[in-house]
Formats: sequence, structure tokens, C-alpha cells
Amino acid sequence: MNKFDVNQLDLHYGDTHALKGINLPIPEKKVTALIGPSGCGKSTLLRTLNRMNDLIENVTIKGDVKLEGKDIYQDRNVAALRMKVGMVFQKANPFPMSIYENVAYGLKAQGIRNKKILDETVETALRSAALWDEVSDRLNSPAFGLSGGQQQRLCIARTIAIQPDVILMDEPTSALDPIATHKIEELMDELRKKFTIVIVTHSMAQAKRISDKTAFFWMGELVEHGDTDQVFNAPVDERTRGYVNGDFG
Ligand SMILES: Nc1ncnc2c1ncn2[C@@H]1O[C@H](COP(=O)(O)OP(=O)(O)OP(=O)(O)O)[C@@H](O)[C@H]1O
Repeated sequence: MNKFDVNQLDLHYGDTHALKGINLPIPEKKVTALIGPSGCGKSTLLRTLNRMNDLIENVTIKGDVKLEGKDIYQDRNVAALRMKVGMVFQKANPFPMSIYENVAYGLKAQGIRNKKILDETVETALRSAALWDEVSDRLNSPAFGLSGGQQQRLCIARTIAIQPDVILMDEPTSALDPIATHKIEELMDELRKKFTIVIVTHSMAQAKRISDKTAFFWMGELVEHGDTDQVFNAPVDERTRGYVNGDFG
């Protein structure tokens, strides 16, 4: 079953035609990687999935993005959409507060005050983000005291805590060292059991390691998408073949 269906999606930033007639099914509880050279529209497509582009001036969008069959651009409740479709950014962006408060933030914003519920949710989210064992003895310490990789896992925990269905990740490991990257990649294997994940990555090795599906973009077009094995080992389009072979990038 598809979580999202993107149909005939065109996006302009002013005169820049950033996405051209995109059709992309995004299956449920799988990892879909968006790959392609810089400026090809990967992040733009990712941001259309939770309407983050709405925040940018001069954007026009045509076509539709269906989440479980309903066009997200027809529904005006963007806050509800973003609770269902969470996002993790390239650079970890913890709030200037404790580890605990970071994870509890979204729940408190929803008016949840019950300490038992908050404690349980914080613990579950930190466990799901494979961070609990490293921070359980210092939940009240500032989040900024964590390493970069831990901060990124904290941001993942903060996203998980509000129980989204989908997690969007925009180059989540590009600022991390190989060990921290490996931890997040390991974590993805657990996360895919519960969530639909869409990840933008510049690393083809990473896309190969962690994704079930891959979509290759080139100058605003979706050139090819399919099972990751097929896209990397038997690409149909010359441009995909050139990119995955490292001929350009
Ligand atoms: N806020 C914006 N305002 C105007 N143009 C933008 C904006 N964001 C992106 N663009 C343009 O849209 C096109 C696609 O950009 P996008 O960031 O989606 O590409 P990308 O594939 O994610 O690139 P990268 O890998 O470098 O992050 C580019 O031509 C870019 O310059």
C-alpha cells in the first residue's frame, strides 16, 4: 500500500521550475531514498510532503500529493499534517532545553501534562532512537551537551515522540562522522518497521545500504524510480546509469 501518491506535481520558485511533472508512489513502512545531483529538486520534493514549501515566498504548486488517498493541499490543517509527517533536518537542531524537555516538547504543545504519560513517552521515544542507554542518567542535562550524532538521534526521538506515520529526513547524516552515521543507519532498520521513511541523501552508498526504493532526480525531473537494487544495478535510463556509476554528480 502507498502512504503517498505524488501526481503530476509541478513546483515553481518564481520563474525557477524546480519540479517537473513528478509522479511518485511512496510505499508504506519502507525507506524511499531521493538521490540526484545538487539542485535537482530532492529537498524540494521532500518538503512538499509536509508542506514545508508553503513557508517560502513565491512558490506555486500544481498537481497533487495524496497522503492515504487525500490531497494534502486541499486540507487546510497543516499543523495536523506535520504531526503525521515529521521531519529531521540536515543539521541537528535541538531546542535550548534539557534532553527530556526536547523529547516532551511536542506532547506538551498538544496540552499533555500527565507526568506518567510524558515520562513513558520520552523513554519509549529515546529507546526507539537508540539513545536511551546513553542519556537515561542525565535526562535533565542540556541537549547541547550531547555530541553531534547524539543530538541528531535526539531530534529523531523528538519526532518519534509525537507518533507520526512518516519521517522525512533531509541528509540527516551529512554533518556526522562515520561512526555516528553508522548508528543512524542501524537505527533506520528499526524505524522502517514502524514508520514510512523518505530520505534525501548525497551518498549513493548510503542509499544502497538503507533504502528499499530509490528515486533518481535530474534537473527537476524524476528520471527513474523503483527497487533500490534495480535502480543501482540495472538502471533503465542513461542518466541514472551515469550518476550511480559516479560519472557525474
Ligand atoms: N527557497 C528557494 N527559493 C528559490 N529557489 C529555490 C529555493 N530552494 C531551492 N531552489 C531552487 O530549486 C532547485 C531545486 O533545489 P533543491 O534544494 O530542491 O535541490 P536539491 O536536489 O535538494 O539540491 P542539494 O542536493 O544541493 O540540496 C534549485 O534550482 C534551487 O536553486
